[in-house]
Amino acid sequence: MSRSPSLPERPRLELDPDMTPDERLEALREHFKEIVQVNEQLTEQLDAARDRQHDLTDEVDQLERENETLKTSSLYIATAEELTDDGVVVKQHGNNQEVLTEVSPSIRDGLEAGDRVAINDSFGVKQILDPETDARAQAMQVDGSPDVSYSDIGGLEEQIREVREAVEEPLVNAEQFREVGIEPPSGVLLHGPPGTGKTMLAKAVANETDATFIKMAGSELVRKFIGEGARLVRDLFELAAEREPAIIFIDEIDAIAAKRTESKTSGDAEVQRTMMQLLSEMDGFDERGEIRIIAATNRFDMLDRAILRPGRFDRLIEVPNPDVEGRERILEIHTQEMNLDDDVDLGAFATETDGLSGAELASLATEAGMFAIRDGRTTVQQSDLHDALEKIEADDDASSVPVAFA
Ligand SMILES: Nc1ncnc2c1ncn2[C@@H]1O[C@H](COP(=O)(O)OP(=O)(O)OP(=O)(O)O)[C@@H](O)[C@H]1O
Repeated sequence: MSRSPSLPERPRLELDPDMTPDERLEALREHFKEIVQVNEQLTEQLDAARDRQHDLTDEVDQLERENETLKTSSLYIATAEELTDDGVVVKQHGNNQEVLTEVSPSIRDGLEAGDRVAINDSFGVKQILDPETDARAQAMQVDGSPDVSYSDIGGLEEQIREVREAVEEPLVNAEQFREVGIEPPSGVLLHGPPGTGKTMLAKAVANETDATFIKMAGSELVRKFIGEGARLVRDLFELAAEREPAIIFIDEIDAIAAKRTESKTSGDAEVQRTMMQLLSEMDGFDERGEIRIIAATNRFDMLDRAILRPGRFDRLIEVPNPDVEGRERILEIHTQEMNLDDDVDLGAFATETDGLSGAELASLATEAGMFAIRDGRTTVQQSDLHDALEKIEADDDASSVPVAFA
């Protein structure tokens, strides 16, 4: 802020008693001139002060208006991509729009490329968001002791055996692997249709090995945390190191590790950076101690083969929809707390549920319970299971109707 100019010195009139009347008159004239001059200076200063007061009042009005807008309007989330002499390049989350925008000096001082910021309708940067903690908490789901065990998983005996061998053994018997002189698999990739128990498998290993379960969804990295994917992947491995033993579970890995497409949009480059970070974290994995990575995908066909190279996701485990025995076991698991009528034959019913996933069988059991309640009963009958199956198949058909006709 500019300092106010100092006041002019007050003119002094010095009259000598020995002065002649003419000399006195001259001195008085001089004094009068000085007073007029000082008066002019003071008037100028007063005008300047009034102008300044005007400016300040305008500034206060503007700040009040800004404050009001800040309080009332929603702000959008963006990432500051680059600071330039003219302002800052921000990329809005959700639509990936990049703009060069101005930023007030007070915000600019604390801003660094890569920060998440809040922007208004005209892309003005209004706030810097606390980066790490905020995004970390949103992007990762951390569970110190997941409550899924192998016995909660139906029909995946072979897959459980493979996961135990590839993930659990190296964690609990690291010494044995060293003595034999072999490297355990770095990462395990579970692939198969949705709702078949891939997440359950990963949680069960974490439970069995008393490891922290840390989940990150590839699709969210790409949709919600634009510009931050690579950093979050680094954070993910850092967090795992802080919390080891740990199981890192990357769901929907196809979102960050899909085959390269022809288009070269900035979104692709961003996804590419995220994947490169993941690969480099995995390549430096040997020294990381008690951390294992499990990834899952429903779109195995889309994966970039680079992530399947030795030392990366080099153990592939297919998790298919359950066969008839698997479906019976899953139905048993999900009805074990339910009050089933003696007429219920889960084995016979399982033969009618070909093609259903574990998740669909789990919701079928709940639906059957709902039919019993609607009918005023406290026991579930075979007919409730049939009604539930019809409902689930009808829901399925409805959701596969093309959008334009739905
Ligand atoms: N094999 C199974 N045994 C028992 N329950 C199962 C099984 N598979 C799925 N479920 C039920 O479905 C729910 C969802 O399963 P889960 O999240 O493990 O599937 P997923 O394969 O990871 O699915 P997505 O690919 O959609 O992420 C589970 O919480 C469980 O209730």
